[in-house]
Amino acid sequence: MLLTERQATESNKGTMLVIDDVGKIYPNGTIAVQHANLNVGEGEFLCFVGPSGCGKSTIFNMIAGLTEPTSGSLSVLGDSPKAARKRNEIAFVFQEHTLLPWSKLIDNVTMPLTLRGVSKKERVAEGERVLELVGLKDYTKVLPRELSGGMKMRVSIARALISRPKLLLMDEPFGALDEITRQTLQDELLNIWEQDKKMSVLFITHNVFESIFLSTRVVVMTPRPGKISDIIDIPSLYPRDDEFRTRPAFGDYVRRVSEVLKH
Ligand SMILES: Nc1ncnc2c1ncn2[C@@H]1O[C@H](COP(=O)(O)OP(=O)(O)OP(=O)(O)O)[C@@H](O)[C@H]1O
Repeated sequence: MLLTERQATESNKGTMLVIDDVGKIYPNGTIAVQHANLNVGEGEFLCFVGPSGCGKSTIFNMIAGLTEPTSGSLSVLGDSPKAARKRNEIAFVFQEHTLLPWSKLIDNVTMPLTLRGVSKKERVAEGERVLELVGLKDYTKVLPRELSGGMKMRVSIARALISRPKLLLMDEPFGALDEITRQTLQDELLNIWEQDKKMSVLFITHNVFESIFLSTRVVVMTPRPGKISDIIDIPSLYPRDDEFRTRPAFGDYVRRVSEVLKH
């Protein structure tokens, strides 16, 4: 199999995440995840697809150290997920933007730094940096209610990036957006990811097209009990643009992922 330019230069990079035979049974007896195994390198972009209830969010919560596995183990950069989160190496973006409605954008995106007691000068500089990254540098003093859904999502991404995370977890971030806004944000997210050669992104989506457009690998999950049924390489070059969506190879990937999803 051909390596992409990006993947070829990644081969000397370290391991970001190891999921080793992980299972999760909730106290009510629900088997949410069973025998999950996955290694993620620095700088990878993985999309997770699978039907509702197959355990995608449960896996993310374990990676973020928000809930413990009931069997197996996980490590982030060689340490426990909890320790990595405490060092601000892991950041989360959800579908709901969770912005503070009464705070200006600069205050919203710098909130994680405020909570850590970072000086105002540094907060403002970092806030301006991340708002520029998501194309909102002229909106520092605006309130969230003045923004469209797509702009609110950009602010959420900016807030996640402010701590310069090494692992960015995104749980269906674009699920509520219209198709055009969604594609624009996909392009912008890839741009941001390509600027930081070491940040790994894990992204949950129900949209097979989105998973293929974005990722270096697609992780396909099956429900009851939640299992990783296949991991499919998407060895196409970055940067990816609209032309990629119309290539025959793109259609082939869609067919492969869809077939695995059906079984
Ligand atoms: N705290 C909990 N207690 C008990 N069962 C839970 C809990 N959280 C999730 N579950 C169950 O575990 C299974 C996996 O849920 P999870 O939210 O991880 O799936 P998902 O793939 O992220 O679903 P969706 O795509 O709908 O967000 C489901 O059957 C769900 O009902």
